[in-house]
Amino acid sequence: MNVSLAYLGPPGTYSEAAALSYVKQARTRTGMEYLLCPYPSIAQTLQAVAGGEVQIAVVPVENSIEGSVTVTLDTVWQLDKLRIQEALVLPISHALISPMESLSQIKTIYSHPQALAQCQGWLEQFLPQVQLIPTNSTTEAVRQLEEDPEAGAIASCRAAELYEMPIAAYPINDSPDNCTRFWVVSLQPSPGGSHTSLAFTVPANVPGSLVQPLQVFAQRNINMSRIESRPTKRSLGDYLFFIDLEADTRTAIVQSALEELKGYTNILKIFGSYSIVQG
Ligand SMILES: O=C(O)C(=O)Cc1ccccc1
Repeated sequence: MNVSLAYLGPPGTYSEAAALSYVKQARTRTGMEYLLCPYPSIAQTLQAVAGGEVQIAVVPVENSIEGSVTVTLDTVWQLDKLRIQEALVLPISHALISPMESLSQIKTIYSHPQALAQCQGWLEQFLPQVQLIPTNSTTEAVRQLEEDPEAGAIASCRAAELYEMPIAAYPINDSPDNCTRFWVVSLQPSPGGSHTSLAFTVPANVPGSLVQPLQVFAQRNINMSRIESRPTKRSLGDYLFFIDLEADTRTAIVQSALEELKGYTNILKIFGSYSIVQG
């Protein structure tokens, strides 16, 4: 049987690299074959799973330099029914790809906003005058070079190879340990594992409204590995909170924490417990 898997395409993106890494280990584990399906945006990639077009999606969720991929958090919250099957951490090394002979001829740089941000320092140092243009994915940026040859794209070496474009500089990311965490999501219940992701809104903007939910975990000695606030988009100053716990929802202690948490939160969504795999 074939399992269809959505990712932010076209082929050559870091999301494709994450998807390929997931497929490699999943194939051995499940004995199934996987069909990779590129989508033009992260939101559409996630919607494809929610709508039943594909069974699995692999999406970036956090980068070690730039932080959260907010569209992923917002869409997972909004779609409600996606469950995390696994987190995959991938090292990311960016290349500057351009048909220009020298850096000084490059007028414009295209890339995904995450990639532009991860190379901010390098760009300021070596190309302070260029115009930066965001694209839907790093591969889309490479494709722009066909129409705009006086430009450069920030993307993977694999993208340069696939689209037969020369690499002008590599690596150009500001930190050599640049990593991105991806989530593998589907409509299946999550398998359980070392980490749990959830999000909630608090009932009112009053003193202590966030302290109480956090104390639920602290009192049980459950470590939080991440907290992120996002606007609810309803009114200014109204937030949802995304939390990662170093614990499994299947344990009695997390079950009791979640029961108590319900009393301090308005909307509470549990995205699942899963393991973190180094890709
Ligand atoms: O555009 C891509 O290649 C993506 O998959 C998004 C992204 C961009 C930069 C780092 C990690 C993921």
